[in-house]
Amino acid sequence: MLHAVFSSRFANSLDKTNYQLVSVGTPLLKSFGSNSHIATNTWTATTRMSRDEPIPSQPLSVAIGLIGPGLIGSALLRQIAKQAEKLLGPLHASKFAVVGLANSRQMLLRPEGVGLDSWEGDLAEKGEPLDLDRFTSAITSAAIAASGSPSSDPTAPGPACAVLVDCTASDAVSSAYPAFVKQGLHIVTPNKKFGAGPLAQYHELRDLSERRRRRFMYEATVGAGLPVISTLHGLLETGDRVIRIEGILSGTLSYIFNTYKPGMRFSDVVADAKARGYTEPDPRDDLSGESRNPSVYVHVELKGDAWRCRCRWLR
Ligand SMILES: NC(=O)C1=CN([C@@H]2O[C@H](COP(=O)(O)OP(=O)(O)OC[C@H]3O[C@@H](n4cnc5c(N)ncnc54)[C@H](OP(=O)(O)O)[C@@H]3O)[C@@H](O)[C@H]2O)C=CC1
Ligand SMILES: N[C@@H](CC=O)C(=O)O
Repeated sequence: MLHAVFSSRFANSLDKTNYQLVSVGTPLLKSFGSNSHIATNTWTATTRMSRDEPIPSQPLSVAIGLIGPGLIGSALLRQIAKQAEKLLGPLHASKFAVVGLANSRQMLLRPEGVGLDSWEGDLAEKGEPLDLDRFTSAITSAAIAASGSPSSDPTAPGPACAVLVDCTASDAVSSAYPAFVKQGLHIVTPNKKFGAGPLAQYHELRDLSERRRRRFMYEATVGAGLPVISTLHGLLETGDRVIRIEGILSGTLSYIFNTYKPGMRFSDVVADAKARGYTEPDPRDDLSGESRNPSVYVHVELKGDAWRCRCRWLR
């Protein structure tokens, strides 16, 4: 529940770019409770962004590189396969393709677009050893090449739009976000690791991405894909004062609280939550409650003021 002094949201976020950008929301909108299940919703953020952004003078060429085609990443790929065509119009894009895929060992680079119905076999059989620098350079090059842009600078305003989607839970990947932004990539991620790191690091990335006109989209790092951060941004941007936020912010804990009964083994309930796809890749991240646990933070910033709400951990 969000307690706030309410005033109507009269303005959307100010556009920090001078052309259309794309956000690929993480593919997860969960409903937690005794009948918990995962429902996927990839495109909410995308369509929201396309409404908010000015119409570009040239159609965009959107090239996506996805790292981490696990539970979340593969659901996102399924949704892209299903909906990419429909998005071309709303996004004012001539091309919308996943041009690179990588897991912890291998990468698959296809400037013309990865086969979204065959990526699993292709990555396993035709993948090359992972080289993150090559991977990210290939995404920006594919965006530029497909756009026919005269500029080879991926950060120059223009129709080339290179998006890095990080669907890992890896520090190694998230710590490279500043480098990715410098290479001209927008970043979209459900990975909580960067946002839960040092605040100064977050500020540096925010400033860098503003200077480079890139987006860092992290809505799905909080609230299991529910629009928590954008709602808070909207409230703060229009002068509201958030007094308190209440709720069980961890879906895993919510499931465990609803499921556990005397006589059950706690470890079985945790294993069940993992099997249902609710937990982090390492469920100890959900359970530990230590200060490094990313799930216990809500992180919002507005015009230089950063909020980090540390949630009270009930033991
Ligand atoms: N599960 C959920 O309900 C939700 C999860 N999230 C977040 O989504 C992210 C992914 O979670 P989930 O899909 O469940 O995790 P999975 O374990 O299913 O998938 C993780 C993927 O990341 C890859 N990976 C791991 N480390 C690296 C690395 N260093 N370099 C490249 N690839 C790597 C893995 O590759 P490999 O197979 O080779 O190990 C795998 O493809 C996490 O950050 C999580 O917090 C967000 C919202 C909900
Ligand atoms: N592990 C998280 C889900 C993903 O963010 C949770 O339990 O809330």
